[in-house]
Amino acid sequence: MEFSFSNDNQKALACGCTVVVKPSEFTPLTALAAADLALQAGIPAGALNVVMGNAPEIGGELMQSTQVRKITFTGSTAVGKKLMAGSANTVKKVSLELGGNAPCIVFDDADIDVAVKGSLAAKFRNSGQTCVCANRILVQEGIYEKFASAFVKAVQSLQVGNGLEESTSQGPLINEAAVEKVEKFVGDATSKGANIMLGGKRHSLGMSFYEPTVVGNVSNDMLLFREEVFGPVAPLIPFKTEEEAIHLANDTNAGLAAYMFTKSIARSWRVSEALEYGLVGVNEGLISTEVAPFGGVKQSGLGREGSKYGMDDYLEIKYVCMGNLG
Ligand SMILES: NC(=O)c1ccc[n+]([C@@H]2O[C@H](COP(=O)([O-])OP(=O)(O)OC[C@H]3O[C@@H](n4cnc5c(N)ncnc54)[C@H](O)[C@@H]3O)[C@@H](O)[C@H]2O)c1
Ligand SMILES: O=CCCC(=O)O
Repeated sequence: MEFSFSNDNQKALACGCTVVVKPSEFTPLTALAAADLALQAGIPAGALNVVMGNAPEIGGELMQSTQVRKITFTGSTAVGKKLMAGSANTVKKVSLELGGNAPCIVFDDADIDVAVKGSLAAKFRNSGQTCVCANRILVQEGIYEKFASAFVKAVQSLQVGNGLEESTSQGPLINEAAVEKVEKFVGDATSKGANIMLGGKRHSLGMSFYEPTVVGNVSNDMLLFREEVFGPVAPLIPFKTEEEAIHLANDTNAGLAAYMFTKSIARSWRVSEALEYGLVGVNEGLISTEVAPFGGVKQSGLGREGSKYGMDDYLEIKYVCMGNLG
């Protein structure tokens, strides 16, 4: 039996495990709808189970259970660490898909249009609320001004509104706490010398809408650099050399996704190798796909989802030595 906190249960079921899902208290209906579809599709009753309620209580109960052989969790690094510690007593396998702090490096040999389009996609998908969203856009000095003005123009064209309307590309943040976090990070940056190039406040639509925002001259002492903002705020950070970009990109405990824009194949390989990340996009802002191994290094997690490697986390190797049968 696998005790899953995430919705990525296909691999567990395919490997013959039964699954208990504990969805986020903020999005419970998605998991219930998926479970209903699973029943309709013929997954046997009892193979995929959904439990709602108090997260630490449910987590505590199932982490102590010796019937549960594996925990897989998608969420913050702070909660992931608790689950890893809690799983030690019964020596469970753990897969952790945790927080990121993705650098997006724009070198001065990049195609500007490709870099703007890719950075926009990497930053603003789901209004900045994915673990692989670009969190820090590092721009080489020679093209900083040109990139910044083209990027601001592109961000201005994003339509904020009701997600059920065709023209909308930016929805609200998950809740009020998320908006307060964004406000805190932007306030911290401006108090330390960064400049708002676009947005920088709650959206006139109210509720938990925040304006798509670009902040210039961000540096490594600011929260926008150090932590995951998880919202529609793009910090621009100037750099001089490739070495400096790699140093800045790796200056974090996170190591999930990284992006770079360059026309040089040699630089693509060199920098990809130097980046301490599980996923690297070169001239691409959308890199997640079920056919590639997805997961982080450092404190972004353990294990991989997707591809044939994703199955390994749900299997155990057994060695059987047979002799003297004849
Ligand atoms: N690496 C990935 O694949 C991936 C994918 C999506 C999101 N994330 C990360 O998730 C974070 C945002 O998601 P979030 O705000 O929902 O994260 P979160 O850690 O706050 O919550 C995630 C889940 O953990 C549960 N939880 C909280 N405390 C718990 C406890 N003590 N025991 C058991 N369960 C507990 C919550 O109920 C919720 O279902 C970001 O850091 C993002 O980068 C990572
Ligand atoms: O939040 C991370 C999920 C991965 C993705 O959708 O790209």
